[in-house]
Amino acid sequence: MASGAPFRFHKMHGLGNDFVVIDARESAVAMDAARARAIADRREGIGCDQLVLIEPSATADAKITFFNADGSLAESCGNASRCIAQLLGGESRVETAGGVIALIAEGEGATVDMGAPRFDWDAIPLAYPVDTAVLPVAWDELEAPIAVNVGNPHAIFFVPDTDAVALDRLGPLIEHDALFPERVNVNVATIESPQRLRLRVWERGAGLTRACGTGACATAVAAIRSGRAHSPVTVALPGGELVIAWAPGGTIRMTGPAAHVFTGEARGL
Ligand SMILES: N[C@H](CCC[C@H](N)C(=O)O)C(=O)O
Repeated sequence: MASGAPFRFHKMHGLGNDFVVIDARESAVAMDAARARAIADRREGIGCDQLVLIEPSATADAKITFFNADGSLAESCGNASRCIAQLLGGESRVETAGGVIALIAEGEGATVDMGAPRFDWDAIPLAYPVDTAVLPVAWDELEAPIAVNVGNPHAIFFVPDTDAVALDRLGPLIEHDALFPERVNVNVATIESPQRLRLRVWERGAGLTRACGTGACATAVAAIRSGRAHSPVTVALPGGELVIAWAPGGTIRMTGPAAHVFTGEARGL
């Protein structure tokens, strides 16, 4: 297992989607896939769905790098972005691999402007040209997904009952399908009313999580764009609720809680 110099960290979560956040703006912290995996390990590490590194930026208030529990890099992470908003306080802009996002700390949570969604097949990305509004593919009862990129790639399936879907079995099959050259986050949603939907997510690089902020954004956008819902949409995830606002041609605004559980120091990881 990779190990490096001791580091301070914040243990945080957004609706149970949990993070180890390392603020490396004052002094650099070496991080790579192997070390992120070791830190994220729930038996031999600290344990988290994603590891989040805050570093100095020449163009924004900070640069944020997201590592999934498997060590893979993610371009965006909605729940962690709200936690970063709390750490930075007030209003801030941060640079991510998925673009610059705007953070507003509010009470026990935050509102994040996640930028504009993208729908072109090569922006998701997909392996070949296809209409992303209805992909001609199926995995058992999950069929005809919608693909949206909200900084990171998402496939969205609308089903009669999201709780009835064997997402632990189908999620990894879809995540690793050749149709998605950079893998994909798998969202299974049930529309409850024009402004409320229920969502479960199999996350790329992390598996089933209690909540997925970018999944909530991508699913709300897909629901609005397909006429299944209208903005703002309350997204009910296993860990709690987020409110997503979006109008075609605009950027996505996500509002929800962010919890700072404790601050610690790790040695030997
Ligand atoms: N697994 C995602 C990154 C974390 C997304 C999720 N934790 C969120 O709150 O958006 C990916 O590889 O694109």
